[in-house]
Amino acid sequence: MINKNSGISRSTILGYPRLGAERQLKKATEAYWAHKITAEDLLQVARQLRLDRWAEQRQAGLDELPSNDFSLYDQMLDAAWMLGAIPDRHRGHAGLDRYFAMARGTDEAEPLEMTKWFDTNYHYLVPELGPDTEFRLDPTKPLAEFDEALRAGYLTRPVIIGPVSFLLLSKPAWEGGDFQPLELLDRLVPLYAELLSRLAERGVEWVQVDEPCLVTNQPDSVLQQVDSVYRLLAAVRQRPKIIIASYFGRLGAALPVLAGTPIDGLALDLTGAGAANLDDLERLGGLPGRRLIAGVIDGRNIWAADLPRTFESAQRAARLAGEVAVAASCSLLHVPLDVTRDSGLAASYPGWFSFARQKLSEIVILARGLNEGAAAIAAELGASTDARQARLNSPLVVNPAVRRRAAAVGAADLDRGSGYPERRDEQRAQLGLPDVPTTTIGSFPQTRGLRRARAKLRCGELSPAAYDEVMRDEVRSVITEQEHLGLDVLVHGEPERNDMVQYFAEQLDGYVATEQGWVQSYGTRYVRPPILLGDVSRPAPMTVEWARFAQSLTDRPVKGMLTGPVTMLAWSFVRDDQPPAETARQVALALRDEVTDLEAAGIKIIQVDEPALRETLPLRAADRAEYLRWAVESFRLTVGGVANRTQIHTHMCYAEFGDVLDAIIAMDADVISLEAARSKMAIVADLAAAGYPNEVGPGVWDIHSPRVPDTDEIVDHLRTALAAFGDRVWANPDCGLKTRGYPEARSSLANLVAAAEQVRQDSAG
Ligand SMILES: Nc1nc2c(c(=O)[nH]1)N[C@@H](CNc1ccc(C(=O)N[C@@H](CCC(=O)N[C@@H](CCC(=O)N[C@@H](CCC(=O)O)C(=O)O)C(=O)O)C(=O)O)cc1)CN2
Ligand code: MET
Ligand SMILES: [Zn+2]
Repeated sequence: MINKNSGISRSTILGYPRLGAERQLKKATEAYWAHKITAEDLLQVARQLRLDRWAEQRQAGLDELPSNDFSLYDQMLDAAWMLGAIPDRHRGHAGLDRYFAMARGTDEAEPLEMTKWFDTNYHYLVPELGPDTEFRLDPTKPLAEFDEALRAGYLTRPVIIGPVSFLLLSKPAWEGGDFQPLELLDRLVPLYAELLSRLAERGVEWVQVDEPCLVTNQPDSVLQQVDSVYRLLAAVRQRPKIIIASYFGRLGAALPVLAGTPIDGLALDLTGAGAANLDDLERLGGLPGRRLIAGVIDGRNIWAADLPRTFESAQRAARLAGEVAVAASCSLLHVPLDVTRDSGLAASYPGWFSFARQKLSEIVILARGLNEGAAAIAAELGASTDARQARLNSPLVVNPAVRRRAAAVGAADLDRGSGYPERRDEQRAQLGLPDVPTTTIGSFPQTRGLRRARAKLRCGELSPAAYDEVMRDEVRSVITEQEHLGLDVLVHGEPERNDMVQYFAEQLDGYVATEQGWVQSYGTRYVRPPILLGDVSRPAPMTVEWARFAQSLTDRPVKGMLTGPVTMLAWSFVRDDQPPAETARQVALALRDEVTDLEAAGIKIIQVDEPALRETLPLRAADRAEYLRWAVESFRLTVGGVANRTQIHTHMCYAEFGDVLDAIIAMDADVISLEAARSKMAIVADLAAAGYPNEVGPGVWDIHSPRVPDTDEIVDHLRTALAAFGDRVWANPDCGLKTRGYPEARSSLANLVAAAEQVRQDSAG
């Protein structure tokens, strides 16, 4: 081999969950917002959490610990703060209040926009930059966290988002014409140079500069900028050693560029598609004399590692660099903290899962193997193989009946038989709706009372019958509310659902849900992604009784409400032993039975939500067609069994739809509702230009904010939609109302109904 691995191998991670085993950070932050605790109380909880995290990592045997991977809300917000990218509208506040104003907005000032972090279910705050942005370095946070760790006895590696990714992930906030944040690179680099010096002064030995954008396709011009930036930063006289961290896939053309700069090391994702990074690096001749952080443990999923296989990758990595550190493929932010906190999981599935804490142990074992030889970890390697074999052969994993059914799916199953025009006539006849029908996206406010009732059910304080009665009362009140408001197509309000994915996972075979497996989705909002572990089937109907009950209360149509197969996968941990397309087909078949049962129960409209369709679009363009093929197929399979007269809706939110318009058309839902208000109805023109042939409900206000839209503004939005889509327009908000309170939900819906009436008169007059 070209390089002899001289150094000893180390163990490390790129980042760790920050929420705390008891969700301390959520509780303290929300208590601070509610003025129940002081800023100092909140900061004390945060300080303790950071100390606990370092202690935990060191106790697990990790050699090198990251710092500045903690955040009170979001790491991109922290970066904007550190660089002084504060919008004028937030400058009225100072300190923590300014920080949270940027995160959540105030009565006077909108927050920063929130968007998906790559293809994960984490959301970051988007820095706003213009040609007049004046960056100002405020390195307080990384320096203070480094000092804090040092005082506790840990020499840490601060984590900083890199300048190129910072700019690429920001959005232009300028009315004056064409402007791309990347144009500010020259202005930004001196601040990073200054930051490096300041870190070195404090005694930082290594800094981790994250450049995740480099795993997505970047034009040569950007790669050239990467080259010159890191040559400049490497030339800073007094600086720590620099690791450039990439994650979420293969660097491709960016790898030789980074390796060609005089930086001191690279972190590479060596799992999944990232495994190719190792071949690419080998072809380049490795990183002689430099450091490689080898991301061999999957940081995105929860399966216990196949240790013999990952050990092989680690050994290959070690041969390619001057020194290697074993790590996970990305920050452990995206997995829950500790599998042993769910007593059922560890007992029922021994050795199957590895959450963040368990991954630390895997990393440490592999590093020990590199240092002491395979024999030193032979027991662990053997146990890993045994546990994996036991899992793959478990009757919980393979269900022959499900496989037979999935294999028998044919083209006819994906096809409703008639095209949209015929379906539309039959639906109009059955439904008798007015023009511009009004509806909502499904959920009504998830009140404290509903969550409490569920908590009481869990601990036995409420019987299942009493719990059901609380939910039925809520459905009654949601139906009455909607009739009162004068909405045309009603919903039952989803009060019985803890989450739109978890609720279904809890009822499907082949899925396991967790009680404590929280993962941050944004700010203080967390999810518990369920685990797809075996072939999926539906032992019994899941939503039919709720839908039937709601429909029994009203003469107006009530929409049945399901979460679609793509979203069921996107917001879960997926199997590592079969392609996602296969799992999606199984989920689709289970949902197809639910759709059929809803139709048989007299439900005339069924909505199958696919909010995650765009987010799991592969980061690399070359992989997209195959993904979209199975995504569309699984949606069509879910709804393909219903009669023409049954109206199928779908719903999407949180994304730029431009890349997936053809797929949206191919899904062939009778009606689609989507996010539109935040992007000022731009989607309407895009859909019209793409020739979208079916009915559309562009969301006419942003439900993520408590702001109540007035009637005129909704009328304007509806007129825009009517101009493009004529009699194929629906009136609805842009997502469910679950995070809203009743007062603002009620007022907004009243204005929606008034606006729809007004535009109906336009066409009548
Ligand atoms: N899976 C998923 N991903 C998604 C979304 C989504 O809806 N689901 N929406 C997008 C944005 N993400 C979001 C993610 C989370 C929440 C959210 O509201 N999360 C809740 C938890 C929801 C939940 O699981 N609720 C459970 C448990 C609630 C709880 O914490 N109960 C208390 C007790 C109740 C009390 O006394 O208040 C406890 O366990 O301690 C329930 O209702 O049963 C939170 O963090 O607070 C909203 C949006 C994108 N990704
Ligand atoms: C994130 S999409 C949400 C759709 C769901 N039906 C709801 O209204 O909450
Ligand atoms: Zn939505």
